[in-house]
Amino acid sequence: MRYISTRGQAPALSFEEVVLTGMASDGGLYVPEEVPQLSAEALEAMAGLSYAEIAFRVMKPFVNGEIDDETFRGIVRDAYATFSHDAVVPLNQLDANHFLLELFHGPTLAFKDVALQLLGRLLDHFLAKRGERAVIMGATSGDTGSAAIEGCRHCDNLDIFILHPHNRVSEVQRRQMTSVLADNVFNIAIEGNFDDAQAMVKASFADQGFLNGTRLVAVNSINWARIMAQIVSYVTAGVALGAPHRQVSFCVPSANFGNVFAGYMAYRMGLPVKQFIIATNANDILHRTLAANDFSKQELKATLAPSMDIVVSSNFERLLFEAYERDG
Ligand SMILES: N[C@@H](CCOP(=O)(O)O)C(=O)O
Repeated sequence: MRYISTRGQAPALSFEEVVLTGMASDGGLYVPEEVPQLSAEALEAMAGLSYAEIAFRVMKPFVNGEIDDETFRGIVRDAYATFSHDAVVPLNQLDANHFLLELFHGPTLAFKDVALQLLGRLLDHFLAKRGERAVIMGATSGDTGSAAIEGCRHCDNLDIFILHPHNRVSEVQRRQMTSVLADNVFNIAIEGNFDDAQAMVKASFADQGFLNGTRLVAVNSINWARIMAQIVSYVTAGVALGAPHRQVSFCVPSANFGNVFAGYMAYRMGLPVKQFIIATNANDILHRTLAANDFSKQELKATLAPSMDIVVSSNFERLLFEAYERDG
């Protein structure tokens, strides 16, 4: 399995290379060359398995043998042992046909822990193997930053720099990020909003001269491994609710479009999904795009949910790539 850019001008990468990068050199985002398939039998066989075992089975084709099975199982097991609930992402039944997928049992209580507890460990594994050290960069309106720092603070082979908009993250998440006493963790409060922070991270990828050759890696959902790990939650929920024999609809709050895109990938892999409902707040670029083809930038509105406050949803490019039959 190779990974290709949504813009068609960057070299195809292996899984290891795609984890150890961020944006493609042509400004695009990496996606797998083919979408691995989960057969009805494979989904049936997942009933009753632990989250870690389902995660191993769902992600194995993406890893493509680049980590041996025993080591990868261990990495996955360690990542999800940090969650306070045995089911990792339990379903809470609200009504006859209405369930809440609880994604808040990780160390920072943000759903980002699902992917970032794994990504930190994958990065450390590959960097140790190469004998390299890397700079990890991320932009956050609060949740990604806290979860990325928690996922990377114990890693021996990386330094992590998180940019957050000054005075525009929740107080809890500001403290989660800035009170970590680890020599490899650096918080930078910028003047501006999340999109300004994200633009700075993307600009750093476009011009890496200032790094003197040190590798730069992204922890935002522009990194494919973030999407890959989030696919697992959808498959786990779908199987618990009767897949492959029953279709499920998912309603997902979405800002950068990474989480719901992971759901779409689960669907493309074979999970029977009836519908995705995307929830936004006043920063509604996704609603405007899907309802009226309007992907224009509008002034960011600060709301009570800063994690949802975004001007442009980066991962929408991955969906466009699929919608246009993968024509980069
Ligand atoms: N709310 C997020 C937005 C960035 O999302 P990501 O999924 O691309 O990391 C944040 O923490 O800023």
